[in-house]
Amino acid sequence: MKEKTAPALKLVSKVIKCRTAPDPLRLFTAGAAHFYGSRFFWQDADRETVFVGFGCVWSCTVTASDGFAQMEDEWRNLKGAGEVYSGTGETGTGPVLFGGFAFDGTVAKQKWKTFGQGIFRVPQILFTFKKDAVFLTVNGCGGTESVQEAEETVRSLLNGSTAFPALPLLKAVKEIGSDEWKKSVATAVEFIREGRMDKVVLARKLELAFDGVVSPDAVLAALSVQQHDSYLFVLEEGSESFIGASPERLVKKTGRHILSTCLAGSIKRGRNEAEDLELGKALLSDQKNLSEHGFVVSMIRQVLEPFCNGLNVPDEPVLMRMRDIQHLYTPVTGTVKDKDTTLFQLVKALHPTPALGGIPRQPAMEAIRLLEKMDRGLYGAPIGWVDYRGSGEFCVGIRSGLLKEDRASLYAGCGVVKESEPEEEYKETSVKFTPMLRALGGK
Ligand SMILES: C=C(O[C@@H]1C=C(C(=O)O)C=C[C@H]1O)C(=O)O
Ligand SMILES: [Mg+2]
Repeated sequence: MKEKTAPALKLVSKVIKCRTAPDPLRLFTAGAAHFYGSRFFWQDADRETVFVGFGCVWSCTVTASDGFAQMEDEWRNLKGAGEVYSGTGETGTGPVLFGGFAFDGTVAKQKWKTFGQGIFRVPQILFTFKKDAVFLTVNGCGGTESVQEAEETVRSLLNGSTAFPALPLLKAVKEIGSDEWKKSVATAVEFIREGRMDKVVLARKLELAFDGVVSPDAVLAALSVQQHDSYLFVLEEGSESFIGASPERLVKKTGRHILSTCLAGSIKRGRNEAEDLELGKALLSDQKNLSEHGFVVSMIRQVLEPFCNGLNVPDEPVLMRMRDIQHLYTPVTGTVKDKDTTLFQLVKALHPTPALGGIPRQPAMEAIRLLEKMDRGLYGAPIGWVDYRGSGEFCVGIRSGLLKEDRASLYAGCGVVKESEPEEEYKETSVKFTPMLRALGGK
């Protein structure tokens, strides 16, 4: 962890409104020539903000036991030393911090060592796509000259090659310990019946092998076509990328206004409209799924209530229909009482919700460590951004995977409650693998 004294860095940031709007996906690919290994991509489910970020003028690897507080401090220090000398005031422009926390900051990292307990960076170049305008931010840590240099890079980048690298052939999909996983679900049900917890989310993993390097570009392009209404994210770090298409918001903050999402309870999509409606109707009245969902709603309400005035939590969930799956969904809105409440404070309080951890939180986390026998890394963790004024958004990094050269590891989990049946939970996780599997050529 860096010293808490003011950094010697002086962050300068220049923002301009672009005259033309490049295509975000092509831009991401064009950036590989200069910035392969340090790109990021973000698109929120409502497409209000799309980011393509390149390079890094400042980065932070989460190392403290309280990674949220560490990021809060480091970001405050950096902003304190910075100056935005040409801004438009638009949310998501100027210095923006992008990254993610590990799901469980107490687990030693092996497979996920590149991402550690989390990584965040301020890019050198950031394109921000809003509904009706595109902005370019150029950041520098060495005064105005560093900004001018970066502007040169942008010019060559906009003229660069934009051909998506082809997806290599998927050679093998290996399931990791599926029988053992089903036994773990049965054990978790016993734990719940013994009264140790009410709900715990157990995840499993697929290992994929390809006949060449899997670039995030090809996968992102596929996800963007296949998974509408999802958060799309790529966090590239050297030759590894964490990528996904998540339906789940953790929390969004715009000024004092906050939005959160309770998402839990699942059923597959139907093969035709009638079957689809039937399945959706069944989900809305299924006690097991309503209880999975209810635990998330009551926890999010309890966590956000002390922070907010006028927290609005609807009494009944509605359906959220994604391409491969339908979920129970309760949107939550509110206004923070204290203008100094930060997005990192909200993320810290919320993560993990019982949609990914369980309830009560501590025994559920212990059960996950005991039963899962894998490191979730950034899977299921808060992934997102915050701008220098404090607005930003974090999604929950599900329907996701880690790409590493010619391999990919995919993750999917499910909420285990007292009524859970291992075989049904296994099938539910299989459905949740579908978005990433399809994008990787496996469906
Ligand atoms: C854990 C995942 O999804 C979560 C679990 C759900 C469930 O069990 O019904 C539904 C949505 C998510 O909150 C995942 O996709 O990996
Ligand atoms: Mg479920």
